[in-house]
Amino acid sequence: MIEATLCFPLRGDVEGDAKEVLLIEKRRGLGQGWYNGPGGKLEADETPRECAVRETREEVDLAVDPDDLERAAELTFVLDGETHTFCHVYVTETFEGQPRESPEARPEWVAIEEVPYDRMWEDDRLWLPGVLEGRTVRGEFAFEGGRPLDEAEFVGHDLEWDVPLSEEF
Ligand SMILES: CNc1ncnc2c1ncn2[C@@H]1O[C@H](COP(=O)(O)OP(=O)(O)OP(=O)(O)O)[C@@H](O)[C@H]1O
Repeated sequence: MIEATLCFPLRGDVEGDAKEVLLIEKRRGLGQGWYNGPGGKLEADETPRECAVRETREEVDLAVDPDDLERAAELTFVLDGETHTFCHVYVTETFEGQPRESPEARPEWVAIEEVPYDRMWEDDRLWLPGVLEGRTVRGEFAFEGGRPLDEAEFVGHDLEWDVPLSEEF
């Protein structure tokens, strides 16, 4: 099983500014060509928070503080009945620097009403809108049809909203 993270930096929402989220257009690997948040797989001896900080730095050159990351979701992606990936999702309203393009990702600030769900993983439209409104969610998403996951068919899901997420991460 893969353990992975996603980190969604947020800005705006003051004095009438639209609230925006930093998305990336993924340029290679799983989900290539689709929008997502910065994130990726945990490396050895790394905590999920450390992973989210490292991936956000590597992919878009934004500095986020591990202590400022707010836990937003725990997502389990099941492929053909077996857990493929467990993903820790964080949001943060504090960060330093300007997002910069990298070989892995092209960053883009997007108003939360304009998130391009038609260009994202199919499950994102089910959980990301609530997360961007500040809710927490635990979700399980089932895919079928063999690897790679981004070519499998999305067949079902189960969501629990406003749950306390595990304190460990
Ligand atoms: C199935 N529905 C899904 N919905 C939303 N997000 C999903 C996802 N499935 C995987 N993800 C995320 O996608 C990233 C993969 O990225 P990542 O591990 O970097 O993959 P990639 O193949 O590029 O790996 P390397 O660059 O070789 O490490 C990682 O954040 C992971 O949480």
